[in-house]
Amino acid sequence: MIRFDRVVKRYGDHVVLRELDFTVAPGEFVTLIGPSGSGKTTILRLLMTLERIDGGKISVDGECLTHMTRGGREVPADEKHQRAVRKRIGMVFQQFNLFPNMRVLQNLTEAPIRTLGLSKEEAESRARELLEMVGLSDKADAHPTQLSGGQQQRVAIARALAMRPDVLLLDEVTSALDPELVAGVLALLKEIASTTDITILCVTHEMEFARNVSDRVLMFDQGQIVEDAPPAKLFSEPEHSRTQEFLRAVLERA
Ligand SMILES: Nc1ncnc2c1ncn2[C@@H]1O[C@H](COP(=O)(O)OP(=O)(O)OP(=O)(O)O)[C@@H](O)[C@H]1O
Repeated sequence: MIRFDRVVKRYGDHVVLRELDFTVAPGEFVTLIGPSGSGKTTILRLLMTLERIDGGKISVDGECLTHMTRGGREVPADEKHQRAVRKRIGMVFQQFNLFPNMRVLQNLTEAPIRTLGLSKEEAESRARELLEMVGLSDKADAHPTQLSGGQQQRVAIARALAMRPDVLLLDEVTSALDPELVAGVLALLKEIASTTDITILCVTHEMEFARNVSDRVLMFDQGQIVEDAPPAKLFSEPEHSRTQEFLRAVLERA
């Protein structure tokens, strides 16, 4: 479960998010769509604590990510508190971000050993299961540079799952892939969405994917949600003029 409660984010005078409220229920798959610069990636970066908020609160599974209690008072969360809550969250990036000098298996075991305290055997056994799930059992000993972009992205997805996250963030995960590799990665994400109870928040420009997989789609414009609806409704009968314009522009580009 993710909860944004009147969240404000500014860069200088530029207000990127204005008192933004939304929740993602446990196990729900929610997709964020909207024009470039509307604040979608900022939302994911706030959840990863890569940025600090300027107002409001964010919580994950009932634990406040942005604040903590000290001496009976609520104060901004420190690094340690943020790290503890952030442990529940995994993220897959556009550019894979694998460790280039580690083999595939080690990419999947490093963080579980270091931050979850798993033994090497436990971490490797889990990593091999995940590699099988993403169809890359035979690549455990390869280096990331020996893999295609699609394979690297599947490793990155497996690496995020190796941390057993409650929440998974997907940031335009197919944008850097050659077109012929996109379908395989999207099929994998669809499988994860239907076979696990992970809460997923996804930013994508793949409208067909958003329509097929999401439970809900949030249309963003200028840091605010202008429409929040199930995909069948939002894509077929968008109510807001900004959603209608955005979808028309996307269709024209396709
Ligand atoms: N580090 C930064 N410093 C200043 N402005 C920033 C910074 N990061 C983002 N912004 C601005 O915040 C706004 C929202 O950016 P964000 O990346 O969240 O948009 P987005 O909806 O994800 O766009 P896209 O679809 O192009 O990825 C943009 O106007 C952007 O220029």
